[in-house]
Amino acid sequence: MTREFTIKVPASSANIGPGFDVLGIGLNLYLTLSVSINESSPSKISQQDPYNVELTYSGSGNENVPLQSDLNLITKTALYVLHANNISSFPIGTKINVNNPIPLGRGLGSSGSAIVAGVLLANEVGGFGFDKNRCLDYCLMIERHPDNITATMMGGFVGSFLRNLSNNEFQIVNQDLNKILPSPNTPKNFIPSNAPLNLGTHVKYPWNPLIKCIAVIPQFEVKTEDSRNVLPSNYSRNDVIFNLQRLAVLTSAVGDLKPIPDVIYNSMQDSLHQPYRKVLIPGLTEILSSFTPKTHDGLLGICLSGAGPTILCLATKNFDQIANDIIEQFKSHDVKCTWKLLEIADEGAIVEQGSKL
Ligand SMILES: Nc1ncnc2c1ncn2[C@@H]1O[C@H](COP(=O)(O)OP(=O)(O)OP(=O)(O)O)[C@@H](O)[C@H]1O
Ligand SMILES: N[C@@H](CCO)C(=O)O
Repeated sequence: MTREFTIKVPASSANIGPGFDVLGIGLNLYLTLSVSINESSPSKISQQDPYNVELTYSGSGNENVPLQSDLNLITKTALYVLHANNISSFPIGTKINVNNPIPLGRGLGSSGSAIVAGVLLANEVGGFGFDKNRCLDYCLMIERHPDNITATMMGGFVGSFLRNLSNNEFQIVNQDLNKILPSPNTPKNFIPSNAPLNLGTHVKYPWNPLIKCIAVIPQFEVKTEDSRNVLPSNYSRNDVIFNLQRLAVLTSAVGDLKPIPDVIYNSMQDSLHQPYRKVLIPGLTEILSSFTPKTHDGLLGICLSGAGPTILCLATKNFDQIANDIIEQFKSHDVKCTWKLLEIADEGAIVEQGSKL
């Protein structure tokens, strides 16, 4: 008998200006895993894989994404959850077809979506029955800021934080990822630390569905790690207050029945990450400051999406004009872009039993 299920996981945009490592929105661009398990007639490829998986992949970065289960982020994540719960491998004859339209390393949460998909995959094959909050604990063991993964898992517009950890929990959560995620050198009887309970807390804020998201996506990658390395380790009181004030207003302003462009635009300003990231993204400061509700009717706000380099605009109309003008501005810095009009994904990640049509 063949067991089949599908996992559908949205992309996300983190920060939304002032909410550095705090705010995220789920976006309707879906990483999809079509999984089938047939223990009685395993394919040759799954028999050769160290953990019984035949992995196929289409979509963004397909020439570089590894297909061996202890090298690929989705299956490595799933193996971590299986190993932490005393299951040493995927079932014999596991086939996973991944379709991924989320561009890699562009600030649309591709790694967060891969991690969420991996945890949900393990939850299904291991039959653990974890709820989404418990699944988030495992995600947080791998991606240690909660903004992308919470938005991806839960959907909607979310604010989140990690709870205070005891010393022991801190050591567990912050250990080297190589001690958690398997690699080709990992001994087969290895059992990594389990995730502490209730690591994250989140709320969903209201979002006016008239507000759409324009993602202008430069054709170059910025690795999140590199984009975090350019940030200072300390901030002035003024800069922190600047962001907190705007964050408080923004979380309510985008849910208003009649969004007020100036309020949203001004509350999407940031002084904690965007100013420092301009060294990695040609034209960033100029673009963020020259697109306003006055220059572009329908524009509500503009920010760097996640760690960049994608620019995220919130808007109610005039989408083509806004996107094309940003693309033109990037062009003057020799940066080519594509763009997508996206909507908020309210539902978050889902698992559907039965084969994908
Ligand atoms: N579907 C996937 N399958 C395998 N690996 C993936 C997948 N999606 C992302 N990755 C891995 O994650 C890396 C990108 O992660 P990174 O955190 O740098 O960017 P991002 O998640 O796209 O952006 P941000 O966190 O700013 O929104 C890729 O280079 C790849 O190694
Ligand atoms: N909050 C994170 C999101 C990217 O993963 C950052 O801006 O670095």
